[in-house]
Amino acid sequence: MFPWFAIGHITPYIHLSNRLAARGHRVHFLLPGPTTLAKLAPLNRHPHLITFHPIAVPHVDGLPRGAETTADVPPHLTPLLFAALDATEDQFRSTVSRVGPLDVVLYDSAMWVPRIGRELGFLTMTYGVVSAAVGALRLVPSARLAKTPPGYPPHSAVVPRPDEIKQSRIFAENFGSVSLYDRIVTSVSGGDAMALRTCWELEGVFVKYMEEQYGKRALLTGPILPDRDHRLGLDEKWAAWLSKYPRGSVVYCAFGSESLLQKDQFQELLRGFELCGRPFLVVLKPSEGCATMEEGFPEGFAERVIDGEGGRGLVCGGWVPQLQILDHPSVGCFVSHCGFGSMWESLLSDCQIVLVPKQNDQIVGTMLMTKDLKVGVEVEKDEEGWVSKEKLSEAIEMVMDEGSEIGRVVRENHLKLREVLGDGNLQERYLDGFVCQLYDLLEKC
Ligand SMILES: O=c1ccn([C@@H]2O[C@H](COP(=O)(O)OP(=O)(O)O[C@H]3O[C@H](CO)[C@@H](O)[C@H](O)[C@H]3O)[C@@H](O)[C@H]2O)c(=O)[nH]1
Repeated sequence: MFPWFAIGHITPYIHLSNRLAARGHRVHFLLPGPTTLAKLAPLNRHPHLITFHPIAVPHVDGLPRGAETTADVPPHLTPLLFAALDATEDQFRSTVSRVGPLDVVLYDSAMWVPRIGRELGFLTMTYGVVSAAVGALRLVPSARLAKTPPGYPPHSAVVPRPDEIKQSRIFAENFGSVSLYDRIVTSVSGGDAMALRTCWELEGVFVKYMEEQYGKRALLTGPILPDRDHRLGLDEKWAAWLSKYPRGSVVYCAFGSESLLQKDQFQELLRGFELCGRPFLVVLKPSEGCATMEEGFPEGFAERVIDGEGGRGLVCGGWVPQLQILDHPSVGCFVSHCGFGSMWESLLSDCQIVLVPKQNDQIVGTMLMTKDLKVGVEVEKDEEGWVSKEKLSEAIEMVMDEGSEIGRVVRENHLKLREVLGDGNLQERYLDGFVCQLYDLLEKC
């Protein structure tokens, strides 16, 4: 396993490794170290079968010292992290040579992996951990800016829209030595097949389209979340605070591992949670230019809703156990950025879903969730992308208010989909199929 240096990528690769190890397969996992490795090591449920190999992220001019993942750098420095990834080719080669022989390597952004696979004799395939919808719309060989590519699924409402088009320009930017688009298309094209973290029930039309476009078989792993039994317990401090509130009443908000908000937007969102009048737990990074969360708070905010009103608000700047929080019975609404991991976690939770996407794949995921699947609502933004406190509070009320028709519809649709996706056997069936298809490919080589 050799995922891109981003927590939102490494984590699902670890969950997939755990599932494979549970079936007796041996996994070698290359990830940035020492800090990221130390942070994520507890997720390894089968240390006797899964070996973590630290990759020293080489220093590239302009990259902060010690930066290992996208969580350590502001978004404008991400291209330098790709340059650092490309400079790990020798470390990759020596590690895979040392531990070999290998059957198959899963990777996502290191476009030179297939070349090494052919030299050393292992199969390679990208393991895509963002939605097949964004792959189909933006990352197929015939993709066109501002338009749907030829032959794109005709009945989907996941189509280019102004903010999506604006954000999709990122694919044309240089990330390391090549554009992000070329990097991804080259990576996928070079592999013997492509693996995707999705399922036919959710994204079948997009997967089929990607297979046609790449002329390659797609091996689906299903959602790949940790088993409920395997999730670590929720710390007493979170459990005690959440348990103060009635069932389904708390609004939980988190925007993943990368999102960094400007101070005025950060303050406006906090005002929005204050305005909606419900208990809330917000997990964000300190806003841009602020050393602490408190430094970015609106005037009098802490006194009013953290210390006052019985401590109705909790705002946290660190890492929280999101899956366990979503599982807590008091949590009734998930305000998310629609990162692909969070998207799955919201779909498999009991929560009402409110989306505030920013990056391209998050906007595409939001269209899939709100327009095709109709399981949640999106917070309306103005033309500059600004989210006002009123719009945030309105969206929360739209799904949380008992008399809301939209709230009823999205709850029903979500429930139906969760029955399919949450079926205890679905994940196992996908894993069985995935492993069978791997054996099949290996036999043919
Ligand atoms: O305090 C926190 C914050 C996050 N998480 C977990 O971290 C993961 C975050 O993943 P995701 O929701 O995908 O968000 P990002 O970290 O923002 O992910 C990046 O990578 C994703 C691909 O996986 C893309 O879809 C996103 O746009 C990109 O920002 C999820 O499993 C969360 O449960 C926690 O456990 N605690």
